[in-house]
Amino acid sequence: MQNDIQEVLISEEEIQSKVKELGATLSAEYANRNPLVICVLKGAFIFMADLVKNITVPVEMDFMAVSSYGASTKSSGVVKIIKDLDVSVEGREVLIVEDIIDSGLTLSYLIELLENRGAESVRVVTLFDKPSGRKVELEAHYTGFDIPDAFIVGYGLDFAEKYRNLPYIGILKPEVYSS
Ligand SMILES: O=P(O)(O)OC[C@H]1O[C@H](OP(=O)(O)OP(=O)(O)O)[C@H](O)[C@@H]1O
Ligand code: HPA
Ligand SMILES: [Mg+2]
Repeated sequence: MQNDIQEVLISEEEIQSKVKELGATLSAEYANRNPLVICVLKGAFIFMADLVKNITVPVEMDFMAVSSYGASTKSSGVVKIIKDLDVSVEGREVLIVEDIIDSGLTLSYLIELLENRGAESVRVVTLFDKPSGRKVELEAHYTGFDIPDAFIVGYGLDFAEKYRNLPYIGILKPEVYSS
């Protein structure tokens, strides 16, 4: 375990088994629908890669980068688009792949944006959900794990760009982000 990690909250094995389960569910839901699967960078990059390997029906993929946390554990409230999609979502069945829903601000912004651009349907799969953090009402269609009110890192999730490469989900020692 890395020195800055206080506790492993969700193990690599638990994550991998949940991702397989979500892949099976989505393969059944999206059979014959040719969805556009959108990865919300950076946080969702590892989940996206593992998830699509477990989706057995044809899908198209695109990537969008948005950011609102920076080097803080609290959302700035401003969702900034760093990289937009390459393809049009008009008339498409869109599946957004997120690592975590916390305040809900990122996703509520993205869902409205994609609906305004003419997507036929917009659904969300998130690996982690922190309901205690919500500032806007929002629920994913498919969720991996509910997590407690703590800032988590690993499996794509960062604090100040660090820890994304941990294969498990950990809780940081408070002194790491309060110093
Ligand atoms: O529900 P919210 O409070 O909006 O939080 C969730 C979002 O915050 C994180 O992204 P971040 O802005 O840290 O960018 P990153 O993915 O590049 O780390 C995370 O990856 C989600 O996209
Ligand atoms: O708990 C979190 N960890 C990392 N990034 C985040 N973005 C929103 N919530 C979190
Ligand atoms: Mg982040």
